[in-house]
Amino acid sequence: MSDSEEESQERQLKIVLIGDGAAGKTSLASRFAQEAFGKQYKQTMGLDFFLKRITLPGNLNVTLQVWDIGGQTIGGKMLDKYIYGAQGILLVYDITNYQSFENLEDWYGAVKKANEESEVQPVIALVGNKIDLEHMRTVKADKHQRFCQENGLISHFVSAKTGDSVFLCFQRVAADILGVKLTKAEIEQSQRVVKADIVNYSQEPVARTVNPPRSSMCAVQ
Ligand SMILES: Nc1nc2c(ncn2[C@@H]2O[C@H](COP(=O)(O)OP(=O)(O)OP(=O)(O)O)[C@@H](O)[C@H]2O)c(=O)[nH]1
Repeated sequence: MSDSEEESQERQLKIVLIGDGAAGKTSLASRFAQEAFGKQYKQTMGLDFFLKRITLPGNLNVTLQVWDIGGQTIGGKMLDKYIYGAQGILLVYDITNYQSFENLEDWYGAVKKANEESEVQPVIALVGNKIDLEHMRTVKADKHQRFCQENGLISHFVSAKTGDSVFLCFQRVAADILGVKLTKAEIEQSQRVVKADIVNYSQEPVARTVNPPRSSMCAVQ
């Protein structure tokens, strides 16, 4: 392929992450762009940017410009401007926080308002984050699916902490925007195995019980 042909394959897409504060937008963006995760919560004031170059099937190089919008911008006058012109939107909520799911109506309303006059509508994904905390889930999966069906949204469940399905989510949105079809093999390749740390709980002497506990346990942290 010549240089000019290669350049013509390069695309840049604006992807916006919105949703309630602490839903995990910054964590998803930094997991995707930098393969990093921080346990410490640091509120995003206004917005932040991340860049990541990916290659889609057909050797299509795409740079994703990820706009991480602070949760407190809802109702503010800048939100419209941040959303405007986005080709992809990730509506993010925390599966352990029902309020963050309920408030998606407002976030989705802001998206519709910002695109009222646009000819081309963005690709929108509903993203349930923190699936590593499945045992604390308060938003049932069928509620999530219904919201997707009613509004024609792509559906994703991810964990910024473990990285589970994060790359796949961004890749799928980029592919949909560009009309690229991902094969089953490509989807499987993008799905990350959830990593579990081994925690050793056998430090204390064990009291005698009818069923003696095992000396170590495996926990997902
Ligand atoms: N267990 C778990 N914690 C997560 C996950 N994603 C984010 N967190 C934690 O949730 C808290 C909030 O994450 P942020 O990424 O800062 O949330 P945000 O949506 O960007 O918040 P704002 O900046 O206020 O809009 C942090 O303490 C993260 O470490 C996840 O997938 N699993």
